[in-house]
Amino acid sequence: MYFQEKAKIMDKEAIKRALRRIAHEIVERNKGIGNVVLIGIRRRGVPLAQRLQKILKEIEGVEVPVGSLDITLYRDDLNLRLDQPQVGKTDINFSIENKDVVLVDDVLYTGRTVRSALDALMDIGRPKTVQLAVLIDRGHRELPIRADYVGKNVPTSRKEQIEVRLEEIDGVDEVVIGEWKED
Ligand SMILES: O=P(O)(O)OC[C@H]1O[C@H](OP(=O)(O)OP(=O)(O)O)[C@H](O)[C@@H]1O
Ligand SMILES: O=c1cc[nH]c(=O)[nH]1
Repeated sequence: MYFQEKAKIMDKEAIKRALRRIAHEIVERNKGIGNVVLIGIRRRGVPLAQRLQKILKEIEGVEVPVGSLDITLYRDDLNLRLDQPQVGKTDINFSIENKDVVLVDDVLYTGRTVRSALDALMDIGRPKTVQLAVLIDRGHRELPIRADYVGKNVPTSRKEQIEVRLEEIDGVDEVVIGEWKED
């Protein structure tokens, strides 16, 4: 199997602009960020949450808490995954009680990851609200879940795959659309 890239749909500047807009929307929706905390989902949601924290600090002068959530074991399609479940690190060293929690992920697809993240969150505490920010919404939801903040809506077919690449993990900032092909 190999990944055949079809198009670059966001470059470094586009990602930056999208995050900047989302940060402004978070401020507006919550009438400030005094009660906001950010929680990145697993791998690529975490650097995205950290970038949002930095932009929010620039525009509001306040540093909101950032945590990370690893929900691999909560996925309801766990037994369908070929790879072994990975128990990653959940790192939330602040209270989410009565907070406006903004969950951050790179791609929203079926919605199953977010459902699992909500489960994991509810085990930790009772937030006032939970909002969802994603860089890419590619459609094909299988659950009644929607994002509050979207970097870019990308119509896709189920065969396609969106790859979000971030400097902190992949050494480059870009979003590409492609397809997995047989060798
Ligand atoms: O809405 P869903 O259908 O749950 O898909 C979205 C999730 O899928 C991706 O993770 P993936 O499971 O591919 O793991 P990875 O990011 O570690 O590759 C992505 O990072 C989202 O977390
Ligand atoms: O296209 C997709 C679907 C799920 N997760 C991704 O990262 N990309």
